[in-house]
Amino acid sequence: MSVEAEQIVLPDAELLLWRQIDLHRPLAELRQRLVDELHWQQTPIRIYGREVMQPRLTAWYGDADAAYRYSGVTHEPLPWHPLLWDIKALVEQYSASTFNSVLCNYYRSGQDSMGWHSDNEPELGPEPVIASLSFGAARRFLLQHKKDKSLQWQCSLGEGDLLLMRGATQRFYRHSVPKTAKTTDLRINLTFRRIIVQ
Ligand SMILES: O=C(O)CCC(=O)C(=O)O
Ligand SMILES: [Fe+2]
Repeated sequence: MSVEAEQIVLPDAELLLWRQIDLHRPLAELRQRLVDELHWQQTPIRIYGREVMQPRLTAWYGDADAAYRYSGVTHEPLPWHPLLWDIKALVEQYSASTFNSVLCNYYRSGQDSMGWHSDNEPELGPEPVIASLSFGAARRFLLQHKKDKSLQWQCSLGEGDLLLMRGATQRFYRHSVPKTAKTTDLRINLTFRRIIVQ
């Protein structure tokens, strides 16, 4: 916990980035366990009324009352996996925030991706705090302002990197993880969130 966060200076956004955080175990071992032990599925989402498969695998874990609507589908969280519970506790220390759910993404290769979106569902409240932790292949993460498209930021997220998005970031910006021909290796990303329970 001694590493300093890099503060990304961007209008209408609040972003903090820690490189290679200390998770108390070798990152490669954690990555392998996440691959082997989480309940990965390829689920369809609804885009303009049509069902399409997501270009990655996902798994959703959290407190029993933290249900979540996302791209037209309600996700009932699986009960916390002990490994995710332990990682959550460490991520909470870095972020100085608490989370009650995590969306896990499994990019099987550079051909899997995440399209442009904001994590701005009503369940996340007006200023969502999202802590994104990466494992495996480094991938490019892009951020673009919704109104002024010239406001952009990008970084490479590698194994052990933790990106915290908070404040007005989701209101004003979209983000994505584009496909790439540069890697065929897998990547896991965990996005810890707080669902506001009614
Ligand atoms: O994989 C990433 O780095 C981003 C994941 C993401 O944006 C999300 O789960 O909402
Ligand atoms: Fe996101």
